Amino acid sequence: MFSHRGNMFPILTTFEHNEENKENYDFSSKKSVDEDIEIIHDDCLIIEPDIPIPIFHDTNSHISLVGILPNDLSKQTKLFLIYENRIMNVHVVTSVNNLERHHHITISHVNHFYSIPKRHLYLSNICDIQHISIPQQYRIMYISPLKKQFSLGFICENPSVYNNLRHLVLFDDGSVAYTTMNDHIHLCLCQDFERNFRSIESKLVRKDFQELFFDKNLNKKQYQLHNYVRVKKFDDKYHNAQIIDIDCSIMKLKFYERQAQTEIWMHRQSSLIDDIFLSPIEIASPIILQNKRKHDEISPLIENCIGSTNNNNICNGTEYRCATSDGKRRPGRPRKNHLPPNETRVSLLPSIHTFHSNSYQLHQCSSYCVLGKEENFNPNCFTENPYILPFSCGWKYFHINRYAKGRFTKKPSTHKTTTSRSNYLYRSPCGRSFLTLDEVETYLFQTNSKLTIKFFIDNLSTHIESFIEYDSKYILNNDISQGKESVKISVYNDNNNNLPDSFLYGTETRSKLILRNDPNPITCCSCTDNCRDRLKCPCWRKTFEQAKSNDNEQIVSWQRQHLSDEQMISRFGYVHQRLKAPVWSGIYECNSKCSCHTKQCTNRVVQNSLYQQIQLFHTDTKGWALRALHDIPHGSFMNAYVGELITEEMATKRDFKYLAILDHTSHLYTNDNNKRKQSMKNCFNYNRIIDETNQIPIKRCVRLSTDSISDEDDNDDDDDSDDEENHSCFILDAKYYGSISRFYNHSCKPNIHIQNVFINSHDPQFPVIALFACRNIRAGEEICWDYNYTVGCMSGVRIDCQCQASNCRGRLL
Ligand SMILES: C[S@@+](CC[C@H](N)C(=O)[O-])C[C@H]1O[C@@H](n2cnc3c(N)ncnc32)[C@H](O)[C@@H]1O
Repeated sequence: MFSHRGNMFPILTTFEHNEENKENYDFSSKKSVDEDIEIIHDDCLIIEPDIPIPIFHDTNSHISLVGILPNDLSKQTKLFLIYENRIMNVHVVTSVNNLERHHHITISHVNHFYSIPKRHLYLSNICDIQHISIPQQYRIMYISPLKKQFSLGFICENPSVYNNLRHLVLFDDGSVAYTTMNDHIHLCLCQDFERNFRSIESKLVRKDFQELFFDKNLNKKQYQLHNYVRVKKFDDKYHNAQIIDIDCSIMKLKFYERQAQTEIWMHRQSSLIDDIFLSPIEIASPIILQNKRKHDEISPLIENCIGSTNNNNICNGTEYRCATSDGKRRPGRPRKNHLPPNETRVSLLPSIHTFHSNSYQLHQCSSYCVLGKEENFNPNCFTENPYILPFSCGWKYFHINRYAKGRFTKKPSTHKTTTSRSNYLYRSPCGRSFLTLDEVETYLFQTNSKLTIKFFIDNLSTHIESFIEYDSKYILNNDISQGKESVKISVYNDNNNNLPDSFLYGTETRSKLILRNDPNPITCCSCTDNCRDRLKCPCWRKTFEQAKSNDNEQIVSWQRQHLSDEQMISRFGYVHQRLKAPVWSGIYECNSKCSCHTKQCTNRVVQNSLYQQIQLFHTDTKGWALRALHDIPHGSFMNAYVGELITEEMATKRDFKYLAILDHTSHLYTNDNNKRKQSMKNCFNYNRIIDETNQIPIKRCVRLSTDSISDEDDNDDDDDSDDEENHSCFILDAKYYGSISRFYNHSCKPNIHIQNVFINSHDPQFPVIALFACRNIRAGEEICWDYNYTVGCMSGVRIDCQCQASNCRGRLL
């Protein structure tokens, strides 16, 4: 809007003339204080002092924008020289004409004469900031008369209604301030931003200013009061801070871990502020580390909690607690409460266990530790972000600063940690602290908790408090699943009032085709440890053995590193009920014949219902789509592709849109890894049905009959009743019957992947097609998989891909 080079925005100032000493200057004693070579520049905004003062009107603020910077300086004009962090009163030695052409000005100070670069010189007159607006990027000196301090900085915002008619100043130390009427602002004689910019010492601050001034696409970070952030506080190290005040574009941060608890105002879009964290971030207090050490020294699986009553060591930061849902909250929005330091948390067995928020008592952990807290937890109904559930059940979450103390100083903490020892810590309702999800899992087992490990996050990239806001007036249906899912899936349409075409909602695949016999024996187990000892569980072992015999790349590489079977199996496939990479040979879950716990078994993931909060929304270009309402961690299970089981022949007569092929055998028999991956993706590839030139082998191993099963909603055509004996593959059609999974769109850069899973049938022709997050998914992101259609395979059908991914292949079909 304004240019610091032009003359559209002049500044008013006046100059003192002192003719008395006019003859006293001795140029022979002139010294050059700064040997900077200044080149010709037109950076000074100069207006002849005698011309009428121009007045501009800012339409936003209605402030008069008036002022003059002189082009000439009279002899004896008083200036400020700022040098070596001191202000000196100086005088111009001789009158200066065409100031813009001068790079050095000769001044006198205590009867010495110096040639000073213009950028060190400031007008001694105060700008009338009540009536004028100083252009952005202008170099100024700011004096707070109250504090009797001066600082150098740049104007970052002009007065407007947005900022209550104030100037915002960015200081050379990276801090910021809005001016008040009492502040004194003095202008530099040189207004070349680049030149003044070089005086900023910290590289980080320089980079930050560049971005704030010139990067128009700055991310608008949504910080809120009391959020915790990490700040690169000018020494290239991170410091944790809490937002304690917000004022228009700036926020006040308190570096609470420091003894001095420094408070500083920073720009809300400063690149020095690294990221927003879980609220609250609490620095590992000595008590936590100390307890953890003792805990480890004794035994990692020790039954007793280690406690301490030394409350002096406790951080009294904001605590992250969630009350049970009141139904009014926006999806995924956590609540923050301040907990009085000694509030009693659990008092189930008052005589033995009395837990305080910040103190522990030695005790034997058992179901009593969690029972009272889990009273309201219903594992079949999720009304909010599932990663908040532990907090509703009395858990706490801390972020640990590994720089802080003792053993954690060895490894610098990183943002996206994948190591087992992470930068976070969960604390159980009874006060035990856990640094790894393995430990949490053990505790859940010990206490017979209703929670499962999938509700605990394992990386700091998942922001539990992220949520998307939407206007509820566009919700056309509160739950498209009509209560059949464990979550409510709302239907949002801000384009029109149309609802999706009707279909019968179901969460399990069904068919008129009946499996006569399944020649493949089903493995089952009788584990009593939630199948945590994987080598002992036949189901876990089957997944592992299948992968091994199919030369799974991961296993091959581990074998090269001489890992034992126990080591390999413990980190293969599901880890903490998440699957980070597909297992092409299939995953074998515990099933209805197993005697392990149906909800808490660690090898039951896909057979459990959808627990993520997602929403069906209408897009401009792709019809209906699904989006995440909260962050979803990498590896999390979404749901299975559900539909009506039909044969290939039947599928050729149906709408291809909702078809998915069950084709596990082909990729088992595909030797080449790339091909194997390809065929895995082909599960949704209609090309497999119509293009017989495809060489992927198909193994037929079951016979189907058309004996009908009861079907309350018979949408089938007549052809569906054919007895199919010579089919090669089976297909799921979700057009008339299916679950929410029918709405996942295609993306060339997907965020979910498919995985063949075997539960109650180990027949390779009938895998469950399960969908897992293949990376961290952000709240609000559309959830898509890669259909991997073969472009051009259907004559007369062309669909241009609208995924807008950077690597978009252009066409879907
Ligand atoms: C399984 S359905 C997905 C849900 C669908 N959008 C709806 O409204 O029912 C597959 C169809 O969605 C559309 N679709 C999915 N992904 C798309 C994309 N990336 N670009 C264009 N159309 C897409 C195509 O019409 C495709 O045949």
